[in-house]
This record gives sequence, structure tokens and C-alpha cells, in this order.
Amino acid sequence: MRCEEEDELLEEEEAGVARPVQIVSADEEEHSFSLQEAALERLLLQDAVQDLHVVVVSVAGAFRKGKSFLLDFMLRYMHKQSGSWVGRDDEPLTGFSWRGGCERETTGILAWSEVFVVEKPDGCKVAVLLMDTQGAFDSQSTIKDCATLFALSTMTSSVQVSCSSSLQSRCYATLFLSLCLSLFTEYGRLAMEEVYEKPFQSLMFLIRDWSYPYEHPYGLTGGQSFLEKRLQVKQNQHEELQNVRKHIHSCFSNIGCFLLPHPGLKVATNPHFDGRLSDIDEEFKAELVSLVPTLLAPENLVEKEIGGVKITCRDLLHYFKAYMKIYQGEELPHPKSMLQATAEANNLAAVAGAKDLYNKSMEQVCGGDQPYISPAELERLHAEHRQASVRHFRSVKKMGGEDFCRRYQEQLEAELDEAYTNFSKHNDGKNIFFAARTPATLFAVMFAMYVVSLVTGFMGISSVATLCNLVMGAALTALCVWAYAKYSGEFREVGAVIDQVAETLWEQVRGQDSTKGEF
Ligand SMILES: Nc1nc2c(ncn2[C@@H]2O[C@H](COP(=O)(O)OP(=O)(O)OP(=O)(O)O)[C@@H](O)[C@H]2O)c(=O)[nH]1
Ligand SMILES: [Mg+2]
Repeated sequence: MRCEEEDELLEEEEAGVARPVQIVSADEEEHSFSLQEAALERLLLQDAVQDLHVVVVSVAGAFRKGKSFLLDFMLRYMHKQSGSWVGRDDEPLTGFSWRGGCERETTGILAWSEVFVVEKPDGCKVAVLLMDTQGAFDSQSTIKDCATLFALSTMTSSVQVSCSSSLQSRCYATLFLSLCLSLFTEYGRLAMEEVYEKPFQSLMFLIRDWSYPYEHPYGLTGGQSFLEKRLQVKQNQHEELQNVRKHIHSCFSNIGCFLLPHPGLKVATNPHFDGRLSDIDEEFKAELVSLVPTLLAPENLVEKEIGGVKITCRDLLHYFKAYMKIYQGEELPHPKSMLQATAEANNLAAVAGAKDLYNKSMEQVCGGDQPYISPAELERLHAEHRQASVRHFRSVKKMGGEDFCRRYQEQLEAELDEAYTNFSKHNDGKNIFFAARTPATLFAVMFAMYVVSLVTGFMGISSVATLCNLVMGAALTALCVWAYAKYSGEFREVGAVIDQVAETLWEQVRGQDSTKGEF
């Protein structure tokens, strides 16, 4: 069954059908999470988006609160981006899987397989990635599970939408705030010591089923006044709570709150509800139409920044890998190791960017469809592009301090030299004389053996003549095998050994020639 499902998914992927992709999967028994690296790579390394700055919108929060449901409306907006995006009255809601009932639906973290490319009003193109997360407080998850997912989605997103209901908002905010205190505020403080920038971008508290519009009206303004009241620092509060309230603003560049009305009884209680708008209360629809563009309109998109630098889809991959590593332990990671992981991923992303720059420049010089270039010229261009690449690495703002970055610079230099060896070999392969070296050497051996066997035969030294004939025969066989290996692509190892032997002979003769030349 599992295999069939996987095959189906693969077929869908090949057919280009957009769908949710599991990027972090949960192991329910072990209470652990693992990164689906291959799926994430396929998602983030698509040609059209890998070099674009990324906007990561993640919806997290309490379980069964309509997170996936909301994301499906976000998908509708991303597909249409026009006034009538919300859809027809009788259209079922599809996309991220959602359903009624009291059992949880989403596990781990999922992303939409289509990364949307949006042009911002300033003309910059950005890639928008939508992420759905497992809900907090379900009966099967531990507090550590909830905190891990919450931390992961906060660390990797630029817009974090935190869902909770009116009633839960208190305990949810408390969990979030205490998490903030123990992890994010300390992480933020450490990060800011280095880069003086707020570590996270946008946080939107989304309060569902708001039932007190007479106190705070629905929408953003009501939410803002509700939030201000919640985040007020009061003298009689516990010192810890006071600190969180003070620090939360220094962690996020923008904190908002949106109060969403109840969607109506059909949504909440009808088991056959399929998401059609005609079954949803007007009030809810009106607020939804204002909420989604607040988060996703081109002018409101917030790019993911780390260490004060906007990151690309390719960079995001490094951060995911680094964060996933630290969240796999028994305990929640210490803020210091979070910072360490960020610095590591930050440097690795800079290495990857610099290497990509070098590879692209060298491809133009000696890529697959470029003609042969002289080795001396190739070496000169390699030195030039290597320097440019290292300069690029050094110019990128990085975390971790000078010594830490130097280690990654050394790694980059070693990787560039290795890439050069490959480019150089590839270039040599294009030289027709270089390719003809093996048959030329074998012919020369055969000719020399033929002459020696003639002379020695004439002089009557038949044993030497026979030996020469044998060597000639061996050279001829080697030539035939080599030609077959090159033509058919089979017995490649044998072909390589023959090349190696011919190369050694060639170098030997050339070496003797040049020694003679010196005298
Ligand atoms: N009360 C209420 N129900 C909603 C709201 N939005 C959607 N729902 C309903 O809530 C149910 C759960 O929706 P999902 O989108 O699957 O919820 P979820 O938060 O993704 O759930 P998990 O993935 O299990 O954490 C569905 O029946 C929705 O119709 C809302 O604002 N309030
Ligand atoms: Mg869900």
C-alpha cells in the first residue's frame, strides 16, 4: 500500500501536479522528526526559483483550528491574485489536506510543491513558499514535539501565522511567550550582539472564533488593540512574563494580530462540508478576504532574512538541514547551539553561493559546448575566477566571527581547486591530439617493435625478434580493445588501464626527450 502511494506521488510529481509535499516527517512512536532532504531539494532547487529571495509563510498553532483550511484559501489567492480570488460559491476547497472531526490531520511540516514567483512593486521577483505544520496540543504529541515544530517553523519562516482560538489564546500565548523567553529571546539577543538586526521578521497571531467583537472588533485593528493589551507590561506581573513582553518586540520586526469570526455552524458541525463558500458565514468570508492579502499581497510580502541578509531558496536548504540537526536531540537545543547552527548554515550558504559563481563563470569558459582552451589560459582564468569567488564569499555578511569564517573560506578554496581539476580534465578530453595519445603511443610501440624484430631477425637473434613480435601483438590487441571500449562504452576500466599505460609510456619518452634537450 505504502509503495503504491509512493508511486502515485512520484507519478503526480512527474506530471507536474501541484500538491502538498512532506518536508519534515514525524515518527509518532519515537517522538522524533526527520527532514525529507530529497523532497526539499526538489522543491527549493528548481531552476526558476533557486536564486530568488524567498518568502516563507508558515501557518502553525493549535491543532484542529483550520490551519490547512486557511492555507487552501491562501493557495487560491496565490493562483489568482485578483479581486475574485476567493472562488465560486459551490467550489470545494482543495490543496493541503483538511477535514472535520476531532482527530489531528496534519503531521510534521508540509510545503506546497509549487513555489510561486511574485513580482513586488519595486520590480524584484521573490519566491513564495507556503508551509503547513502539525498542530500543537493534540493528544499524541508531547510538549517537546510541539515546541520543536514551533521553533523549526519560526526559525525557517519569514511570516509566521500562529493560530489559536479565543479560549486557547491565553494558554497558547503563554506557551509561545515562554518558548520565546527560553529560546528565541535569548537566541535573538545573542544574534543581535553579532549582527544588530532583529532575527525574525513577521509574526501574526491569528485568533479564530473571536466572540467578543464588542470589545475588540474583528480584523487587524481589533487584533492590534487586543494584542497591545495582552503585551502590556504591568508592575504586578511576574518578572519572567514582564521580560518576555519586553523582549518579544526586539525579536520580531513586525508583530500583528488578527481576530477572525466563527465560520458558522455548517463549517464546524456538518460532516459533509466540503469547503464551499455558500456554507460559510458572510462575516467570516469578509474578514478572510481582508486577511489573506494582508499576508500575501505583493506589497506585503516579507522576505526571509538571516543575520540581516535576505536569503534565497538555495540558502534556505542549508538552514533547514542545520536546524533539523540540532532539533533531533533529546532536549530542546540551547539558544547558543541555535546560533551556532545558524552561523554554520550561514557560512555554508555563502560557500555554495561563491562556488556557484565560480562554476557559472568557468562553464562559460570551458563548459560542455565550449571549444578546447589552452591549459595555460585555463589556469589563468581559473585563478581569476577563484579570486572573484573568494572575494564574493568574503563580501557576504556572515555570522560566527573571523576565525569561524576562515574555516569555511578554506573549505571553499579546496572545493574550487577540486572543481578546477575536473574542468581541466574535461578540457583535456576535448583536445583531439590528447585523445589520440593512446593509439599514437600504441602505434609507435608496434612500429618500433616491428623495426627491432626485422633487424634482430636479420642478425639472427631470433629470441629477441620473437619477443618483439609478441610485444607487437600485445600492443595490437590493446589497440583493438581500447578502440572497442571507446566506441561501445563497455569495458571502461580496461580502456582506462590502457590509457594509463600509454600515458606513462608517453610521459617516459617525453621526459627523456626533455632531459636530452637540456644538455
Ligand atoms: N471553529 C472553527 N473551525 C474552522 C475554522 N476554519 C476551519 N475550520 C474547520 O476546522 C476543521 C479542521 O480544519 P483543518 O484545516 O483540517 O485544521 P488544522 O488546524 O489544519 O488541523 P490539524 O492539521 O489536525 O492540526 C475543518 O472542519 C474546518 O472546516 C475556524 O476559523 N473556526
Ligand atoms: Mg492541518
